[in-house]
Amino acid sequence: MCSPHAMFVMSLKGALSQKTFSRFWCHAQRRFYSANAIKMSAWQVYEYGGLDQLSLSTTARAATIKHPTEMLVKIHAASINPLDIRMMAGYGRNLLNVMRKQRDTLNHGTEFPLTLGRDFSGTVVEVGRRITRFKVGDEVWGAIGAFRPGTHAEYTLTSQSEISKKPSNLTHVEAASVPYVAATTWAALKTVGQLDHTKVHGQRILVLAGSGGIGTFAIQLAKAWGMHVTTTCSSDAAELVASLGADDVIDYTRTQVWSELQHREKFEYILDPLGGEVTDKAAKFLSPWKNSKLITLNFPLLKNSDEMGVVPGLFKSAISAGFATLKGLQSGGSVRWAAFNPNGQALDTVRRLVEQDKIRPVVQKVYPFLEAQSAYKTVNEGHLRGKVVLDLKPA
Ligand SMILES: NC(=O)C1=CN([C@@H]2O[C@H](COP(=O)(O)OP(=O)(O)OC[C@H]3O[C@@H](n4cnc5c(N)ncnc54)[C@H](OP(=O)(O)O)[C@@H]3O)[C@@H](O)[C@H]2O)C=CC1
Repeated sequence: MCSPHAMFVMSLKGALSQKTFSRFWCHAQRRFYSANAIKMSAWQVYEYGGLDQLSLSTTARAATIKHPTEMLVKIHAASINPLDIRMMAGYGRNLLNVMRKQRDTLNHGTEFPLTLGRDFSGTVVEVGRRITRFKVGDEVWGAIGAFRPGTHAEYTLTSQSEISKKPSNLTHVEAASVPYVAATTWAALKTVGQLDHTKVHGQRILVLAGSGGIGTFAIQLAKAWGMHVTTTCSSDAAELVASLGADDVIDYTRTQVWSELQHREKFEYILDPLGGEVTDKAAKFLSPWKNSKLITLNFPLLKNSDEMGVVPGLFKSAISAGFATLKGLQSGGSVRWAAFNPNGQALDTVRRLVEQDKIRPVVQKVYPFLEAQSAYKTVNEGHLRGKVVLDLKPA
């Protein structure tokens, strides 16, 4: 027996063409969901540009659960990443809009108002029917896909595959500093670099730019796996990276990194957040004959698709990947690209490492949520020592 609601939908479907019905139905659902959505504050941009585009909306609507595998989280803290500043200027818009369209996360056909922010720590407030691993009230941390509305807001929609339980020994502010850099480093070393952490004890890794968000996390992860870590940073960060476990610190402001490296043994792994000519120079220090890998985070796909359109951008990126592979082969290793990818399972492992005190959050500065503009400015100025975090706790 059909419910009156289902009968109404079926008769409407019969009366209208498939296309007209789909349009009507999407519109009706959106109206229904936005009318029922929680009102919240969110930092948003209404057009691409510089930091002055960022404004606080107190009447934004939290995205509502449309799929049974989604859940709604109340955010207590969120970090700011260099990616947020780039996305504010339009980075990745072409490809991300294709993804947003596919997943129906555009607001009435546009990405604006765009909420930035990818990671968070918070409490689950609502769960979809098919959520099995989390319940309302759970304290969680996570980093969400770039197609979703961001986390510099009071609520975010997420899924099981993007989050894990928050480490019990961290505050929300500390926890929020980890998920994005953790998921990116994991994508680089484990997914793309195929590093088997049970077999790398004593192997050598070079972490370039050890003082930033990625570097401070990657040094600790590699040390937790028993690797020998060499890193580069400027003078004032040397003490910090050594305290995180780096065995060998090269001050790039005082010495010539590439001549210094001539005096070291070569590396099984190189993590390169810097890209460009650094990648070419660093690749020469890969250990030959040992299946060694340089993984660069300077992923060209989004930039190419911004400049050329999605299909030519994909094509150009594939050609560049071929050249990178050749350069890697010349050095006796392999050069690969990696990018951030949400990964709740990786966060589960990282949570255990944090709870065992093998990884600690490195937070440079915490800003109250209402001071997000100053926080973005700090990230934009660079020279970060770990992460900048927004605290959403009421003042
Ligand atoms: N593809 C992807 O999905 C992702 C890519 N990335 C890439 O990784 C980069 C780093 O990210 P993140 O760590 O979060 O950024 P941060 O801004 O947190 O850190 C960058 C760090 O690099 C240091 N640095 C700058 N130049 C050099 C140099 N020549 N040698 C050594 N250290 C240097 C800076 O300090 P100082 O200037 O004082 O030396 C700073 O501490 C991003 O800019 C982005 O390009 C990051 C995340 C995801």
